[in-house]
Amino acid sequence: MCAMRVDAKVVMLGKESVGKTSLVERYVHNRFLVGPYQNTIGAAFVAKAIQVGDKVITLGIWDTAGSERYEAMSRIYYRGARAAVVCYDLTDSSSFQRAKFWVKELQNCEEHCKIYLCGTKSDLIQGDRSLRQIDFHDAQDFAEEIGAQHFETSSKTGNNVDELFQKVAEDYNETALQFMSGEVSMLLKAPCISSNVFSMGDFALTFRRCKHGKTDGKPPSHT
Ligand SMILES: Nc1nc2c(ncn2[C@@H]2O[C@H](COP(=O)(O)OP(=O)(O)OP(=O)(O)O)[C@@H](O)[C@H]2O)c(=O)[nH]1
Repeated sequence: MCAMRVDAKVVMLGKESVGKTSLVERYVHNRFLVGPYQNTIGAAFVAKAIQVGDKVITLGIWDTAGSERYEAMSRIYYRGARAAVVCYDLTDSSSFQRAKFWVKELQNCEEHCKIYLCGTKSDLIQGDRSLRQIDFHDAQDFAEEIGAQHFETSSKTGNNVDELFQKVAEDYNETALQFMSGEVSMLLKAPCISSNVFSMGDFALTFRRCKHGKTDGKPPSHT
């Protein structure tokens, strides 16, 4: 069986339709899928190796369902995550409130998980500035308050997407180096340190969604 070692678990969180799957698609496959929007069911997993200096770091990315009906399930996926990309849609103020909800969750339950606040669909506001509902500085202030990095991205154009995940991998690498030098040895007690080794069988089991007309071969349980 083909096994893959994942260095850092990354979880995508945010309200439904903010563009989590599109971010992952852009990053992993460098594409933007058009067509009718289909919500994620459960979660999907994908791994990508990324060069950081002279090292290769493999990010294991969990793309969770944003629908509130899957909220309990999303909690399972952020457990042990080293990084969380908390997304909000720059054109939807309610999605920013939802992002704040996930930040609070992470702060309460996964204190060692680094947070990346991500405003999505920046191409839309580039075309029409009146569509912006979350001021850049408000989001930036919030990010600073919670000690998070802040990005505005577009999966449609690819703007800032690589930069976001590159930063995730670099930060992970830096923390790993600090481990080795003993600077953050107390983190060894954190549950997220456990080895993340996935087999191809796990891939098959964890792909439980139907998006953009693609399926894992199983019909979704509901729409
Ligand atoms: N213009 C534009 N549209 C986007 C962008 N990202 C996503 N979308 C659109 O927004 C809709 C939702 O995108 P998804 O990536 O499926 O959103 P999601 O957060 O994974 O949604 P859930 O699976 O329900 O949690 C789709 O119609 C996408 O085409 C973007 O950067 N620009």
